[in-house]
Amino acid sequence: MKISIIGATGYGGAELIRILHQHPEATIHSIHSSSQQGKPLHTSYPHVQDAVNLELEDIDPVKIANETDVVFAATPSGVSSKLIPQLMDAGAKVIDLSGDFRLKNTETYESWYKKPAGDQKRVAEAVYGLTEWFADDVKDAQLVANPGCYPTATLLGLAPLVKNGIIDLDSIIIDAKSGVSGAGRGASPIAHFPEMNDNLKVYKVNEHQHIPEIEQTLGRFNALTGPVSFTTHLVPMTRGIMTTMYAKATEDFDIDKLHDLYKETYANNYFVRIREKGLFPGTREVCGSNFCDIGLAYCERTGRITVVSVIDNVMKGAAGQAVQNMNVQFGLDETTGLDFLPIYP
Ligand SMILES: NC(=O)C1=CN([C@@H]2O[C@H](COP(=O)(O)OP(=O)(O)OC[C@H]3O[C@@H](n4cnc5c(N)ncnc54)[C@H](OP(=O)(O)O)[C@@H]3O)[C@@H](O)[C@H]2O)C=CC1
Ligand SMILES: CC(=O)N[C@@H](CCC(=O)OP(=O)(O)O)C(=O)O
Repeated sequence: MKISIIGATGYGGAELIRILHQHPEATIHSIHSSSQQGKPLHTSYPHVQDAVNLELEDIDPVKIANETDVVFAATPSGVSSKLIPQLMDAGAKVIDLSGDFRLKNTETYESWYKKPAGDQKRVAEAVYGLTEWFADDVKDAQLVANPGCYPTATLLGLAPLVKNGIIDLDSIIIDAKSGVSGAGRGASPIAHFPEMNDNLKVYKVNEHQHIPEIEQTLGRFNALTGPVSFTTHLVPMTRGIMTTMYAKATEDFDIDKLHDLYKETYANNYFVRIREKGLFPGTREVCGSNFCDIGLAYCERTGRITVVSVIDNVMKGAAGQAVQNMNVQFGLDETTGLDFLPIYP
């Protein structure tokens, strides 16, 4: 497959290049930039040097669509919404890493993203690419809306509980922590080293754009799901997301039953790994990989279930899941070119 990457100078774009450079069925045909066009990639990312001997090109949607099999839009929200309809009108298959085509209700999008929504027709036809749950939709999609990093970890962690209705669907609390690469390569006050080093910050309290995405998708698993409490924190580390979810169990539960449920649910999903009883994953244990590792607990005293879910925000939270979706779209095993063991230590 011939691939184009738009937004190649960002963290998502760089990670797509790292994956696709070694993907056995993919060739990176072109990489595109709105500010570095005409320059070799290594001027933006010296770590590639001539291993990826490509020049950053301008963004010409028709040319891109005519020359490649699939386009990855690793561009900010508000940019993808304008770019992608042009690519699709020219016949391109697109996987969008931004949030522009995830929310089906355009008014909800505009309220949470504070930006004009994308073309309603394209929003309606976009397929939400949480691969483990929606691969059947992804395989026939022209546009895949790749999930956000926090929703990926959260939804994989919560889905078995919500789908089986074994928790109070109005009691869901999600406590989320992210490394700073989640904010992207562009400098921002929140990501500035003196502000972030030796610091732990809460941000977008009750205002995060992932709240409607999480609620929309949980509603697909169980229409009775109520609003969730979702709080995000910035942690002084580069990669990694940990979401810790709490919910009241609706029936007497025991931890063995909970483990059996998760192991059965994800038995055929290579990238979702369930920790043994009493063990909980850390973000380093998935760093640089496409894995989502999950730990479980049940407290008889409070009647609450706790789920801990970790991913690498740039991998399973973005580029890795995007390539996983590409594999599905093109009839490949979803693990093709993605079976990276985590980088440890
Ligand atoms: N970082 C993460 O962990 C995750 C990110 N995402 C989403 O993935 C997308 C990419 O994120 P990330 O790589 O971190 O972001 P970055 O800010 O690191 O990179 C975004 C890239 O988009 C390009 N860009 C910016 N403005 C424009 C424009 N007006 N027209 C065309 N291209 C533009 C820039 O490249 P250039 O200047 O070369 O054009 C930039 O390098 C975003 O939508 C983000 O929300 C989703 C999940 C996780
Ligand atoms: C640490 C940090 O800033 N993270 C970003 C998440 C980036 C992301 O996933 O963005 P979209 O899903 O909107 O594409 C945030 O909280 O907005």
